[in-house]
Amino acid sequence: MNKRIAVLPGDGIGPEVMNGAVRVLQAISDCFDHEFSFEEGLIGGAAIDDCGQPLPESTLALCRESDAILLGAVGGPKWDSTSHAVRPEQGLLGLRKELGLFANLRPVTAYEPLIHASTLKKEVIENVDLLIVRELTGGLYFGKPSERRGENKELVVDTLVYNVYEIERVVEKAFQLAQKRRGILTSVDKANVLESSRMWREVVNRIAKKYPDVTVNHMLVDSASMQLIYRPEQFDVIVTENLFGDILSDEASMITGSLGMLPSASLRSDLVGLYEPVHGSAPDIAGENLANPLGMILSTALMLKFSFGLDKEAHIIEEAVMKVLNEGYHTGDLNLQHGKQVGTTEMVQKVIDAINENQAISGILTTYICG
Ligand SMILES: NC(=O)c1ccc[n+]([C@@H]2O[C@H](COP(=O)([O-])OP(=O)(O)OC[C@H]3O[C@@H](n4cnc5c(N)ncnc54)[C@H](O)[C@@H]3O)[C@@H](O)[C@H]2O)c1
Ligand SMILES: CC(C)[C@H](C(=O)O)[C@@H](O)C(=O)O
Ligand SMILES: [Mg+2]
Repeated sequence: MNKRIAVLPGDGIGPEVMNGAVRVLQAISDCFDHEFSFEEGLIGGAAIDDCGQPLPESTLALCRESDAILLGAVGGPKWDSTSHAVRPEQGLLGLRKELGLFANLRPVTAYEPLIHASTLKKEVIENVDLLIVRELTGGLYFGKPSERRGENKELVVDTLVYNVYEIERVVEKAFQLAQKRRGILTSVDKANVLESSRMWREVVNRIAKKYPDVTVNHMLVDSASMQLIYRPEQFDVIVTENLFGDILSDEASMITGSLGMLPSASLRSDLVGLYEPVHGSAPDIAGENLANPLGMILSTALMLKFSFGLDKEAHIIEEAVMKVLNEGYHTGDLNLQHGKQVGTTEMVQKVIDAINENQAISGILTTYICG
C-alpha cells in the first residue's frame, strides 16, 4: 500500500514524539512492504518563526494532498506574548476547521501494567475502556465575535455557536461508535444553564430513536467530571461539545497514569484524518529526551486503522506498546515505583524492537506451519 503522510511536528516536545512515530511507521512499512512517504510541514510557533503565520498555505496544501496527517503539538511560552491573532494554537484550530475534522475521538484505556501509575485506586480504574467523542470545529472555540471592546478594552466577548447540523453529525458518529462497542452513550452538556446544551439534548434524543440498541443517558458536565474519577467504568462512549471534551479528556488521561499516554483521531466523513496525541508541547520538559512518546505512537495506530484500514498493522503497534509496558519500561511521567525508567528515544526503540520481534515470531510460525 502506498500512502502519503503529512508530518507536522510543531513545537516543544512535538518534534521529539513525532520522530518516534515516524520511526515506528517505518518499522511497520518495512515488515509489511507498505510504502509510506513522509512530508514535513510547519505549524504553530515553528511556522510563526519561519513566516509569521501559524498555518502557512503550503502546510494546508500539503495536508489537503495527503492521505493522512500526523501532528505533534503546538504552542509554548516563546509565543505567549504575541497578539492572539498569531498564536501557535490558531494553526491547529485553523487546520481542524479548514479540513472539517468535526469528530475528535479520544480513547482512554486503563493499561494493566500502568494501573499503579494512576493516582486513582486500582479498583476504580481497572476495567476502564472509554471513548470520548469531542465535537471539534464549533462551540466557543470558533464563535464570532471573539474580541475585547471599549476604549480600555474592558469588555470581552466569546460566543458559543452551534448549528444543528454540527451537532447532528458528531452525535450520529458517536451513536455508530457506541453500537460497535458496549452500546452505552453518555451525552455530556450543561442543559440546566446553556441554550446550546438544550439544543444538543434535543438532537441526541431525536437521533437516539434510530439506535434502539444504544442506551442513552444525559449528564451535566460538572457531575460528569466527578463521575469520571468516581466510577469511570460506567462510561462507554461520551459525546460532548468542544470545550467540555477538551477538559474532560485531560482529566480522563489520569486514569491511564499520564497525559502522555492518550492518542486521538480527528475525523470527517471520509477517510481523511488528523492524528495527534492529546497532550500539548510540554515546554517544561522539551528537548530533554523525557517526553512520553506513546500517545503519539498510539495515534499512528489509530491512523492505520481509520484512514488506511490496516487493522492488523495497527494492532501490532498496540501490542508492541503493551509488551514494552508489561516489561516495565516507562518514561518519567509515569509514577511507577518498580520498572525501568527510560528516555523518549529508548522507549521508541523498545516499541520498534517489540514490533520486529513480533514479526520475526510470526515469520517462524508461518514457515513452521506452511513448511
Ligand atoms: N494539541 C496540541 O498541540 C496542544 C494540546 C494541549 C496544549 N497545547 C499547548 O501546549 C502548551 C503547553 O500547555 P500545557 O503545559 O498546559 O499542557 P501540556 O499538555 O503541554 O503539559 C501539561 C503537563 O503534562 C506533561 N506532559 C504532557 N505531555 C507529556 C508527555 N508526552 N510526556 C511527559 N509529560 C507530558 C507536561 O510536562 C506538563 O507538566 C500551551 O501552549 C498549550 O496551548 C497544545
Ligand atoms: C492547543 C489547544 C488549542 C487544543 C484544544 O483546546 O483543542 C488542545 O488543548 C487539545 O486538546 O487538542
Ligand atoms: Mg486539550
